[in-house]
Amino acid sequence: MDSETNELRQRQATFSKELHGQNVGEKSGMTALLSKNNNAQQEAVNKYLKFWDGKTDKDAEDRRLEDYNESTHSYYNVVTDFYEYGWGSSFHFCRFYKGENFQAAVARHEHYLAHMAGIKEGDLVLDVGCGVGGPAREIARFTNCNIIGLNNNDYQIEKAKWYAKNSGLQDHLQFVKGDFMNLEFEPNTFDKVYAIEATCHAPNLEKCYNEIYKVLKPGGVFAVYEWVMTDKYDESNEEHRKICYEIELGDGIPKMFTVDVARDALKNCGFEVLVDDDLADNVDPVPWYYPLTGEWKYVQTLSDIGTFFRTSFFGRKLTNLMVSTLEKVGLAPEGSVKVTAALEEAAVGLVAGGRSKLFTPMMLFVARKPLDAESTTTTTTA
Ligand SMILES: CC(C)=CCC[C@@H](C)[C@H]1CC[C@H]2C3=C(CC[C@]12C)[C@@]1(C)CC[C@H](O)C[C@@H]1CC3
Ligand SMILES: C[S@@+](CC[C@H](N)C(=O)[O-])C[C@H]1O[C@@H](n2cnc3c(N)ncnc32)[C@H](O)[C@@H]1O
Repeated sequence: MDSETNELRQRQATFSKELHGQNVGEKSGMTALLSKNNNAQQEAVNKYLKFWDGKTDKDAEDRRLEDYNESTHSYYNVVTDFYEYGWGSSFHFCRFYKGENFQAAVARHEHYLAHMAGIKEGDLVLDVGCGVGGPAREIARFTNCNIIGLNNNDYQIEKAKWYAKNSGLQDHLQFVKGDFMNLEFEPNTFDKVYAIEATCHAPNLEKCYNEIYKVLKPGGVFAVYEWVMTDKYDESNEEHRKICYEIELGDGIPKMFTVDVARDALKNCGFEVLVDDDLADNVDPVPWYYPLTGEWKYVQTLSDIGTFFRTSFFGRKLTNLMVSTLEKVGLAPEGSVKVTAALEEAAVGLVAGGRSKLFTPMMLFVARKPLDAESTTTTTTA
């Protein structure tokens, strides 16, 4: 590891301990938020929002792309507790069947990816951008495989380790710090690699996918639920660009890429693309974005009412009011309200993107590294 990366890692790890404290697994959601270090929280919020100045010109975009590691690390430092409070420990969307509750739908979405990747017992699997390990725990149980979760957020790694230990899955799961733009594993290490709504944070998809290609064994399979702008998206259309900017700002994404860019990136790396399917492009009676719409007609089971209340428009307003009151009286760390405002932009942009079909969070690609692939690959520059 070069000295610059080592210094960045040390700084992020030290900052994470200052912001989140010790024994991070024992608290989650609002109790975790209220125990943050006040000064560190303000620094994290400022680092996340540093280049989000409303500008969408190329220079502004380039600044965000250049700053991707620190801004994404900061984004997840400040949103992870909100994600766990309002969504759970799998940080992704999913399709819903009539009568299916939220957690079952989330798990099925993870099972489906494991199935499409052909993950089987004993496989060594890499989870790229593993969050707090929700999908890794589910897929390890579903397939009895062994998963290494890679993440550039220290707080989430500590939580993932805590959850794995408390789920009795520590023999199947490891979680390590790393940047998917520069994977430090040996070439040809993994039988399978998957990524669930994570590589969209990459400043250059082809370089990210090339890192994944490199660490896959020849014949190994990469499966991804990718966030992309669809073929309907027109960057020169102001309304389209506004929706895209809301998604970028609210979700800590330096630049949203189109489906063509993702598809070409896979092919340019040398992958054989086996599946290329937008799962959101189905006529589902319950749309993937329903939890963010506030439309109660979509709630499928009693157990969903709690989750849906928090994710709904009214529930988000109530959370914003609660957090702003707690911040005013000094119980919530300063900057928390800015986070809820950014998350509101995310919700608005994601629903608009889903309704208009300009955006999908579940562009499924399944790609295989050819059996006769060179043992190492050249890496493209970012
Ligand atoms: C950021 C990426 C690539 C994926 C994350 C997808 C989703 C899990 C999140 C996107 C927007 C998030 C929001 C919330 C939970 C997680 C998301 C749906 C909240 C509902 C959490 C509670 C807050 O009060 C409101 C948030 C709105 C956005
Ligand atoms: C929306 S979360 C999804 C997490 C997990 N896949 C899930 O479905 O629960 C995106 C994840 O990608 C991670 N991430 C973002 N940029 C990264 C990078 N450059 N290297 C490694 N992980 C990264 C974030 O820290 C976060 O854990």
